[in-house]
Amino acid sequence: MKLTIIGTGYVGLVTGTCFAEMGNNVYCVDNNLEKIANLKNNILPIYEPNLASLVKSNQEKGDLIFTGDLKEALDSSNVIFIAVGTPEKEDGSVNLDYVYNVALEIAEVISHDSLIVIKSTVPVGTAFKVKELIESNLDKDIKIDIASNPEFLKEGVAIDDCMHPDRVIIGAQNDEVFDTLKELYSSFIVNSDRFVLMDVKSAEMSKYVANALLATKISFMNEIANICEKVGANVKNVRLGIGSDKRIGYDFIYAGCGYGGSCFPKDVKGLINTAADNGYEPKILANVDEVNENQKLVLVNKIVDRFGEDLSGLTFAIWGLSFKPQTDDVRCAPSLVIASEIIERGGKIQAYDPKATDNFQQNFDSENIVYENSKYDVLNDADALVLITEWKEFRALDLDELAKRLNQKIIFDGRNIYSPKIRKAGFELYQIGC
Ligand SMILES: NC(=O)C1=CN([C@@H]2O[C@H](COP(=O)(O)OP(=O)(O)OC[C@H]3O[C@@H](n4cnc5c(N)ncnc54)[C@H](O)[C@@H]3O)[C@@H](O)[C@H]2O)C=CC1
Ligand SMILES: O=C(O)[C@H]1O[C@H](OP(=O)(O)OP(=O)(O)OC[C@H]2O[C@@H](n3ccc(=O)[nH]c3=O)[C@H](O)[C@@H]2O)[C@H](O)[C@@H](O)[C@@H]1O
Repeated sequence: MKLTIIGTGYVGLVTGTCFAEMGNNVYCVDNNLEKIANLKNNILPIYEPNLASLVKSNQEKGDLIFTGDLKEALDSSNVIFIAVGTPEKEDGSVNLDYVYNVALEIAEVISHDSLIVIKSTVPVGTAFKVKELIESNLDKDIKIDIASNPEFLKEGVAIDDCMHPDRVIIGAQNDEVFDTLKELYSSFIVNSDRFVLMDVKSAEMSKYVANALLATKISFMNEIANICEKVGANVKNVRLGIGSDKRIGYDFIYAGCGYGGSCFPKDVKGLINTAADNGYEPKILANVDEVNENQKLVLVNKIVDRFGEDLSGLTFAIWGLSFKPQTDDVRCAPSLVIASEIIERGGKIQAYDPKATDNFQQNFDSENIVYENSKYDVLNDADALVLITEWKEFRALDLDELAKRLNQKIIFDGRNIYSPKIRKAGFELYQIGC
C-alpha cells in the first residue's frame, strides 16, 4: 500500500518504519525540517532499540521516504495517518492545535479521494472534527473517509509492540475502511481475533481508557506500597500474592517512585477533562493523578528521613533519568521532580543515564548537577546512590565497587530491584513498600 504518516516522532517514525518493513511504500512527513534532513542521513531524533537499522534498510530499499513536502507525499498515497503530538495544556486539557493544523494543511494540498486515519491519541469526537475541517476547507470535489486507529506501543519495545500488536483497534464508518485497514495490518496480525472493529468514538475512547486503567493499576499499587510500609508488609510479596489470580495478573502492579512518560500523565488528565466538559466529575481518575504526583516524592521523603531536611554538603548519585528503561524520553519523568527536590534542599547531584542525559540536560537547568558517562563515576564521593530508572545495567550490583566509591553505603531503590541481602554487606537499603 502507499501510505503517508504525518508526524515523525516516537509513534510516526516507528509505525512508518514498521509499515515499510512489511513492504508498504511509506512517506514520513514532518514540519521539523532539521529532523527530516537528519533522518535522510539515518540520524534518528530518538533512541528506540532496533529502530536505526530498520530505518536505514528501508530507506535503502526505497520503501521509506522522509520529506517535509506534504503535497509530494499525499499525491502518492491513499491512506494518510495523522501521528502528531497531542500534548497537555496548562489546565490539563488536550492541545489539539497540531492535529487541526494538519487537517488544514491536508485540505490545502490533497488531490484525490483518501482515507485519513487518526493515530494520535485524541479526545472523543476529534476524528469527526478533523473530517469536517478538511471537508469545509476543500476547494475540490474529493471524498474523505475518516478512521480512528489508536496506537498502543510502549517506548523501549516499540518495534516489537508494533510488529506483534495485542490488538488493532479500528474505528470507522463503513466496511470499505475496515477492509483497507485490516488488509494493511494483516501483515502484522496472523490471528484475526486481534482486530477489534468498532465505531469511531468508541475507538477514540478505548485509547484513553487503556492508558487510564494501566495508570490506575500503578497508582493503586503505589498506594498499597505506602500502606505496606506502615503495617510492616512487603509489597513485592503482595504483588506475587495477588498477581497469581488470573483476574488481576502480574503486569503493571510494580510499585515504584511514580509513573512518567508522555502519555499516562497527560491521558489521565485528558480523560478527566473530557468528562468534565461533558458534565461528569470523575473521582477515581482525579486520585490516580494525585497519588502519582505524591509518589514521585516518596524517595525524597526517605532521603529527608535519613539525612534531615537540610541536604547541603551532601551529594547524591542518581542512576537513571529516563521515565523508564530503554528510552531516552524524559517527559514527565520522576527524575525531574526528585532531582529538583534534592537540589532545593541544598543537595548536589551526580547523574548517569545510558541514553537520556542529553534530553534531561535540556529540560533541567541547575548548576548543582553534573553528568557522568559511567555508572561508577557518579558514585565517587557521593553520600548515597539513588536508583530511579531500572536500566538492565543497574541490576547486578558490584558491592565492592560501590563500597570503594561511595562515602556512605546507602542505597535508595526507587524501583525495588535490589535484594535485601545487600544489607548483610553493611549497606543501608531503602525501598518502596518493603
Ligand atoms: N510516545 C508514545 O509512546 C505514544 C504516543 N501516542 C500518541 O501519539 C501521538 C504522537 O506522540 P509522539 O510520537 O510521542 O509525539 P512526538 O512529539 O514525538 O512527535 C510528533 C511529531 O509531529 C511533528 N509535527 C507537528 N506538527 C506537524 C505538522 N503540522 N506537520 C508535520 N509534522 C508535524 C513534530 O515535529 C514531531 O516530530 C500523541 O497523540 C501521543 O499521545 C500513542 C501511543 C504511544
Ligand atoms: O499511549 C502511550 O504513549 C503508551 O503509554 C504506555 O507506554 P509507555 O508510556 O511507553 O511506557 P510504560 O511501559 O507503560 O510505562 C509507563 C510508566 O509507568 C511506570 N510503571 C509501569 C509499570 C508498573 O508496574 N509500574 C510502573 O511504575 C514506568 O516506570 C513508566 O514510568 C502504555 O503502556 C502503552 O500501551 C501506550 O501506547
